Amino acid sequence: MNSPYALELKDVRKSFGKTEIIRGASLAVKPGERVAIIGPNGAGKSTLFHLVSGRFGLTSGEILLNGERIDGQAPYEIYRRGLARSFQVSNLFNRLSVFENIRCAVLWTMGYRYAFWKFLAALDDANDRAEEVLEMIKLDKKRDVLAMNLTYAEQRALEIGITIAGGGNVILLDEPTAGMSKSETKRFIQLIREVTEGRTLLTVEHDMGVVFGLADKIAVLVYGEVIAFDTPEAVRANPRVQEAYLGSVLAEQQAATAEH
Ligand SMILES: Nc1ncnc2c1ncn2[C@@H]1O[C@H](COP(=O)(O)OP(=O)(O)OP(=O)(O)O)[C@@H](O)[C@H]1O
Repeated sequence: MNSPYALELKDVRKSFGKTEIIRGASLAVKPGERVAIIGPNGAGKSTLFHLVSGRFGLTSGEILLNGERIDGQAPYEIYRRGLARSFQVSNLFNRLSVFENIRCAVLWTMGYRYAFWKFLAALDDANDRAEEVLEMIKLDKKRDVLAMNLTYAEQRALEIGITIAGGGNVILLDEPTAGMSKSETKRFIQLIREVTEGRTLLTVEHDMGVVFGLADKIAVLVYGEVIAFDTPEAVRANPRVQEAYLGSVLAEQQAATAEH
C-alpha cells in the first residue's frame, strides 16, 4: 500500500491494569525524517517504543509501517518488515569480535539461521554487508576486537551497527548517547546522522543538546499524549510545550551550564 508515511500511530492507547499510560497518541512520520520523542519522566516514551516494536500489545488504536498495519504482530515480524530497534549493550555477544557480532546480525536477518547449505551460500553476501556496516560505524579498525574489550562509546556504535545490519528503513534508538561524555556525544550524533542517512529515525532522548542536534522534528509526549509534533524551532516556541515541559528543562540545563 502506498503511504506518505514511514510510520503512523493512530489514536494509540495502552493501559496497564486500570491505569491508562498512553492516551490516544497519534503521530505521522515521513520517510527520512529524524524524530526525537521528548517528555517528562513517566510520560510513556519507553512504553510507546515497546508498542511500536511489538514488545507490548496495544489496548486500542493502530500502528502502520509503510502503510501496513503492524500492531498485533510479533517483534521479529515487525523487524523483518523493516523496523529495527536498538538492542541493549548487554545483548552484544561479548566474546565475539566486532565483525562477528555484525555478521551474526546480518545472517539472522537474512533468515539463514537454520538451513546450513543456504547459510554457506549466504556467507559471502553476509561478509560483504558486514564489512559495509563496519565502515559505516567506523569500527573497521577494531574488527577483530572482542565486543567486551571495546570502550563504552564503541559498544554503543556496535549496537547501532547491529540495529541497521538488516537494512531496516525505520530505526528506533532509545537514548543513544546516554552515559557518554560531551565530546563522545558530539561525535556520536554525527555518526548517527551518517548511519541513518536516508532512513527514518525515532529516538527517545532526554538530552536537549542531542535533540536539537539530531532531530528534524520533535514529538512532545506528556501524560501519554503527543501534545506537539513540529520542527525544533516551532516546538521550542510552543507555549503549551514551554508550560508542560520544555520551559523547566531548558531552565535547568541553562543553570547547569552556567555553574560550569
Ligand atoms: N509493564 C508495566 N506495567 C505497569 N506499569 C508500567 C509498565 N511499564 C511502564 N509502566 C508505567 O508507565 C508509565 C510510563 O513509563 P515509561 O517508562 O514508558 O515512561 P518514560 O516516558 O519512558 O519515562 P522515563 O523518561 O523516566 O524513562 C510509568 O508510570 C510506569 O510506571
